[in-house]
This record gives sequence, C-alpha cells and structure tokens, in this order.
Amino acid sequence: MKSFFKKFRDAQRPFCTMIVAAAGASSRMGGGNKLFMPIDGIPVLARTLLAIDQVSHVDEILIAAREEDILTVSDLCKTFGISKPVKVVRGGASREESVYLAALEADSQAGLIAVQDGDRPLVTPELIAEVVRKAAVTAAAAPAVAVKDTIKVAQEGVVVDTPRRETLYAVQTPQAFDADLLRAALQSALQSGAELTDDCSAVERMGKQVFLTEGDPENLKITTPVDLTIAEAILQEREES
Ligand SMILES: Nc1ccn([C@@H]2O[C@H](COP(=O)(O)OP(=O)(O)OP(=O)(O)O)[C@@H](O)[C@H]2O)c(=O)n1
Ligand SMILES: C[C@](O)(CO)[C@H](O)COP(=O)(O)O
Repeated sequence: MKSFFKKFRDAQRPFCTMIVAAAGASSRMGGGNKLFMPIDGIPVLARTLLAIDQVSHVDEILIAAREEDILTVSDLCKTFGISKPVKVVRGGASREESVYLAALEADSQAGLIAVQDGDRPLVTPELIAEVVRKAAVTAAAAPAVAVKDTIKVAQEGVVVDTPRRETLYAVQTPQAFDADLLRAALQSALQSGAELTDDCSAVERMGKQVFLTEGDPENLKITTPVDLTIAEAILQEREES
C-alpha cells in the first residue's frame, strides 16, 4: 500500500495497467469464440479494446487470451489500430487465474491495475475513467447498478431468503485496484481454492473495502446468443440519439 501512495504522489496520477480477461471458453454461447463475433461489423473484443484505448488514465493494456488465440488477438489489435502499449499473455483455467497471470506481467511502475471483461464491448470511456479515478483514491473500486428484480436465495428450488432490494447491486467491469493489493488478493484466493466470480470478491476476502461507482445498464456482458442481439439494438439506439 505504501508503494502505491508513493507512486500516486510522484506521478500526479498512478500508472494504470488495464487487464482484459479474454481467455474464456465461451461455453454458454454454444459454439465459437464469442470475443471474435461481430456486433454491427466489429468483433466484441475489438469494441472493448477501442473503448479502453480512448481513456487517458490507462497506460498499458494486457490481454489474457487462450494459447491458440494469442496470434489472432495480436492481429486484432493491429487491425483496429489500438494505440496504447499492448501485451497478449496466456490466460489460465479460471478467470481469476487468467487475471492473476496477467497481473504478474504488469509494468513495474503500475500503481493501479484495472480488470475488464473482454466480453463487455459497450463499456464507455467515461465509465472506465470514473472507476480508475475512484480506485486512485480508495485502492478498490467497481461500477454497479441497482438491481430491478426482487432477488431470492434458494436451495434445491426452495426460497430460503429474500434480501432487501435496496442493498443489492449488480457489479460490472472494469474493477480497479491498488496493484499490490490485487496481486496479493488473487494469490491468496487461488491458493485457498476459493471460487470467485469477480475480482472485488478476492479483495473483499482480504477485509478491504470496495467502493462502488455508477454502473451503466448498457454495459452488458455478452454471455449467450441473445446478448449479441441486445447489444446491436443498444448500438443502433446510441447512433440514433
Ligand atoms: N479462464 C478464463 C475464463 C474467463 N475469462 C474471461 O472472463 C470474461 C468473463 O467470463 P465469462 O463471461 O464467463 O466468459 P467465458 O468463460 O468465456 O464464458 P462461459 O462461462 O460461457 O464459458 C470473458 O471475457 C472471458 O474470456 C478468462 O479470461 N479466463
Ligand atoms: C466479473 C463479472 O463480469 C462481474 O459481473 C462477472 O461476475 C463475470 O462472471 P462470469 O461467470 O465469468 O461470466
């Protein structure tokens, strides 16, 4: 933590590495790598990278990809003219492992590491910048939207609890952290075998506070085929407005 604040003082703002998690199996998409599927002619991963590339708070991009996709991902960065320094590294068996392996490759100056899902192509540069700014003063930040549905906790199909909706948020990416904190938290989570679905959870396990910024309902994750259709519709609406 001390080194983070030192880097922040020395450089006005900390050097920020953006990890893009792109080493998944796309199993819920039901065939093909979703990250290369086009939305209005531009592949999902390219859209994500183009948004990140516009954010002045981000200094380098590290993409975790499956071994067999490393060349394709490097070519995609060239084709779409990504201008920030980019490294493509081999991902792991789980999302956490992919992020941890990439975090080990971050530039030694990095005071902050942000983590973006490769499959959130409608993320905006403004949302990214806000999360990074918040993490620079809190050490851990993530965008979230209040849930609209009533959420049930159930076991074997039977409801066991109904948490108060005012306390519930759907968290998105990018999630941004002090670099040393994130590496330590992911290492600890991986060693303990904890199964986590986001990076904040690893930091929460360390007893650290995570601060929420305003998420965007349009920052959807492309998970199943219908999400491609929804994303196309959102883009069309953005173009018309
Ligand atoms: N071992 C893994 C698993 C996931 N991811 C990435 O983490 C993001 C969020 O994961 P998810 O949406 O679950 O993607 P997949 O794991 O590819 O999807 P599925 O669970 O349907 O296989 C994706 O950009 C995915 O490529 C990763 O980098 N490494
Ligand atoms: C990190 C995440 O996008 C936050 O909403 C989400 O938890 C990833 O989940 P997945 O199961 O890897 O799709």
